[in-house]
Amino acid sequence: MTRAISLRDVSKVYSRDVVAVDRMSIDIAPGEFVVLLGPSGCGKSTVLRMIAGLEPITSGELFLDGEEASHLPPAARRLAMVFQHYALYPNMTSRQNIGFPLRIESPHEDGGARITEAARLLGIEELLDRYPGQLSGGERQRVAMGRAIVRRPSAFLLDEPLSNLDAKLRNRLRAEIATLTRHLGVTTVYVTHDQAEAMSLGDRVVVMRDGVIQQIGSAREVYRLPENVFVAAFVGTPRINLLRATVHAPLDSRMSIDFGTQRMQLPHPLSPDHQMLRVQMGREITVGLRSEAARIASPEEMRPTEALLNGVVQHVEYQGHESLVHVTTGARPADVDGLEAPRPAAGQRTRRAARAEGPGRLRRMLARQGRPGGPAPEHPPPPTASGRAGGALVVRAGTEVQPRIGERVPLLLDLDQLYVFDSEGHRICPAPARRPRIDS
Ligand SMILES: Nc1ncnc2c1ncn2[C@@H]1O[C@H](COP(=O)(O)OP(=O)(O)OP(=O)(O)O)[C@@H](O)[C@H]1O
Repeated sequence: MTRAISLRDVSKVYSRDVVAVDRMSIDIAPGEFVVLLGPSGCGKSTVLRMIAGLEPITSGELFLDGEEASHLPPAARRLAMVFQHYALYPNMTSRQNIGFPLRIESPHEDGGARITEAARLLGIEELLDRYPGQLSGGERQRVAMGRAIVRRPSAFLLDEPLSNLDAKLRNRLRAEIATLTRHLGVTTVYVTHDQAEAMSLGDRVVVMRDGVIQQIGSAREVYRLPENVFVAAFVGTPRINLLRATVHAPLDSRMSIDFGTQRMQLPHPLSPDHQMLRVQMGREITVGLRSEAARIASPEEMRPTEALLNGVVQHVEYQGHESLVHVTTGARPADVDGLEAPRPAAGQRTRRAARAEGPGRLRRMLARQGRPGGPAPEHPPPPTASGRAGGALVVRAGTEVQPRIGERVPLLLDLDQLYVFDSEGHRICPAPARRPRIDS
């Protein structure tokens, strides 16, 4: 039997007024796979532990299959939790480890058939007589999953189960977990701070920040229609380009978005979304543009839904099937509070290295490079910790485009894929009320 899990205004306050989860509400349908995604410390594990009954709820209610369950002890909830640190008993074989919960539940029953069934589902039948010390990390995590499956739980609660594994194994096990939980039809809540993992796994993704839900939606929805600048920045690789700008809307000429050093004219007649931007005149906005929404091409090739910016190639990341071209435009980058340290691009520096350098230095560097008032810089600055210099747009380019570092290039921006966020970070374009249809 699989179950529905509902949280109503659930909060968790730890000692010394640490609000780990702030009035969280969500309904998870039976058999659904939901991923809790957010930066370290945003409260994901706390939510999972409250569902499991390992952590008391400070206020609000938890329902399992519509029944208030906040008071139930963990065992009575029939939920199986799998942690990042798969705590297998070192002196027990895989068979004994998997069978352990059965021995606790019914000491006199022979759980052999159920152990074999769990091992078969996980493809670890040959490993049943080995000890944890004789298994690889991935195999140990499979045994840990076996221990969760064998109890035939009504839901799985998985807390970063793959984060100890190397990238290749993680990808493989990720696909296996998705297939397995679907096959078993069991409700699954999966915690991760890895946005790529979240996007590839869940029916729905719950993006959290500082204990508060930012958005709930399918992977496609949170990518295509982020409700705020935090979700836009947290979801997607490479990270969305975010630039500070203002709206320039004179009565006698065309509306444009002013990046300080360059203005981008909006096509006439204005789309309904762009008409809404007039209200923002005089206020700072944040423009968001994913790397696939801009292309390096001659202005003669410009389509009616495109607008032009000029830039200078500062860095090229060769990816084989495409390149990520970093183009400085002189625009100022927008900071987003609460994101983790910048995610390093492939082959670039680690979070630890970025932290060692300190946020102050990075910010000052970004501020210097984004100084308004001058043309696009002639001599491109070096890439920063986030893999891009201040204000540099990261643009995908096919193998036919081979830009040289220092080259001036025209950028054609697809206005249908342009996001605008107000000074509070809420998305105003595309307007929330006029959501484009999302094909599944
Ligand atoms: N037992 C505790 N006592 C006090 N504060 C706690 C306790 N457990 C967690 N916290 C705090 O609550 C907040 C949320 O922690 P939680 O572990 O739920 O976050 P998370 O999103 O799962 O982080 P991570 O991805 O790093 O595991 C953090 O600020 C954390 O320091």
